[in-house]
Amino acid sequence: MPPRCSPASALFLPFLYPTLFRSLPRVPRAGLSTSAPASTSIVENGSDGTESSTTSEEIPVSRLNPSPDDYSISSFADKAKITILAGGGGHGCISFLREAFMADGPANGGDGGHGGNVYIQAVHGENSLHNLARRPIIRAGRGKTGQGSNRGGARGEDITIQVPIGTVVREIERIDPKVEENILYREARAKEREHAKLVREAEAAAQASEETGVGESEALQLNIDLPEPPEHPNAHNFVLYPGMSSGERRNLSLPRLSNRERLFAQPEPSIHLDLSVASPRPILLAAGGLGGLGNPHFVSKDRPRPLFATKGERAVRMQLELELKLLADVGFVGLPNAGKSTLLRALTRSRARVGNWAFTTLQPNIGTVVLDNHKGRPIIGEAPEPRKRFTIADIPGLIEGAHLDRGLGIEFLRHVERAGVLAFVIDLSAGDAVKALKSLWTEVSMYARMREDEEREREASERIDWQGDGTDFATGRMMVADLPEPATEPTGLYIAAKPWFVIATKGDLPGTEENFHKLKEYLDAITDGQEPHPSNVEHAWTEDCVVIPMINIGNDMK
Ligand SMILES: Nc1nc2c(ncn2[C@@H]2O[C@H](COP(=O)(O)OP(=O)(O)OP(=O)(O)O)[C@@H](O)[C@H]2O)c(=O)[nH]1
Ligand SMILES: [Mg+2]
Repeated sequence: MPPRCSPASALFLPFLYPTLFRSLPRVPRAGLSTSAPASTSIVENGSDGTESSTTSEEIPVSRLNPSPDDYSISSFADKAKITILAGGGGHGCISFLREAFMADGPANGGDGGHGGNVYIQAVHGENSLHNLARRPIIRAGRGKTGQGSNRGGARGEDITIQVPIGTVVREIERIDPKVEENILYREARAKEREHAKLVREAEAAAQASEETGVGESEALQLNIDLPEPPEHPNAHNFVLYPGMSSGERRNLSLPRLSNRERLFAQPEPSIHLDLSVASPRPILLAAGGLGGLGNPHFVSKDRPRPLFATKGERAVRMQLELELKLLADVGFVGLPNAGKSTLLRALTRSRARVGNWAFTTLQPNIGTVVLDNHKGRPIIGEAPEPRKRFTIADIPGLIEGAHLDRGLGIEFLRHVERAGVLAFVIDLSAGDAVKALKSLWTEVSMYARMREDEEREREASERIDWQGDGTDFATGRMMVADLPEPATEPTGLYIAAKPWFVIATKGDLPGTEENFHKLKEYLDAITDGQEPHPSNVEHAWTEDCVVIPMINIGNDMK
């Protein structure tokens, strides 16, 4: 019988199930060769003479030169589109006191509970949006219906969406039933006024004919032409007593509903939040609907037993776009296989994956450099207090043409877009370092320009409005509010103006010295103003462009 697993799939088993192989003895791995990673078959053939000849040149496995399965990986998503639904209000109750010897007890229906609100909060400890990306609809609890004996319905449960710090929240669409209702109410009121005018005219004509005895036929005609009275403008907001007789239904006069005070005002459209610091308290995104009123609210001298209550408000629905831009102090930018993750592992306790092939890193990694671990510090510190730690972001490698979606594209640059300093990691053994630096800067400035364009388009689309009341889209006209023409074309200066430096890796490999000197000369020329900024953006940062050489980080960093 043929084996169920081909040898090729056995080769990938350590990648797919690293935990199964962790207990096996570690096999020294060729640090700089492109040979296959340690596999089970090599472990079994350890006594083979051919193996021992290759291992003599191999760099021993260490924290900085880990075996391919020694890495930590977590689910990560930096974008999510979610729909949030606030809770609808519970209906008011129609109820009357029932007691012995009291035939017609007073109204005692409770109010409906208010719907739950939806909040958002940026918190420490969250570092991905993958949970939200998997749960596209988030709804708060609905308010409970009121009960008899004046018992109010319970309030709907609030919901708080916890997101990582650095999340940008944008509202894409909002459906607010209250706005729709207001439009319908205005229409119904206009019809009502029209009808009242016709009635007044008919009455006046009838009176005139009574007085003068002429024009009787006209009055009669007006009475005949009188249309059916329009429906009460708030009719759809009421719940009627189910046991109502047809007579009661005919004589029912519903009151006008006044505007009620809200405890939580609906946030103004459109929401745009940049949660770049931890939110001390949750921020309201959508307020729940108000609960309906019970029948005791409508008791009056003329209406001692109201056979109606009001419905709870329907809930607002919003579509939001969340984008996570990791906030690190230093952002590593480099071509694939330049040694970014190795450097991150060397400087921090990150367990980013390292491998001698392109695109080892598929999602951003963040590491923290601890400058002061609170040991041996005087109790009373000197002001201003020195920085205790800073963070570094390592992103997947960029290749030339990444802005055209080559390789993994340039989308990952959003995670270094807000870094205070950019560190360009350049492999000295992989050809002309100056050319590599220039092409990296080209990609970064293309990304910055794209972002500026996007931002401008978004701003313009927010200023588009509809003429008319929004009910008739056929006659409505799209209007664009006066948008000041952009002063200049997008420049990408917001990234190019950041301080930056270069880290030149693999300086231990032969033939890299000359490349390093050329790179250093080029950077000195930029600092002296003899060469333009590598991105060719005017007024970009060129104050002190330095290059830091790194020698053999993979084994023993110098
Ligand atoms: N000789 C030598 N090798 C190095 C040095 N730094 C890194 N390496 C090796 O270079 C290879 C690539 O390192 P990575 O850290 O995975 O590179 P990366 O830039 O993160 O690559 P991507 O994730 O694909 O973008 C690994 O085999 C490292 O051991 C160095 O200073 N000297
Ligand atoms: Mg990497």
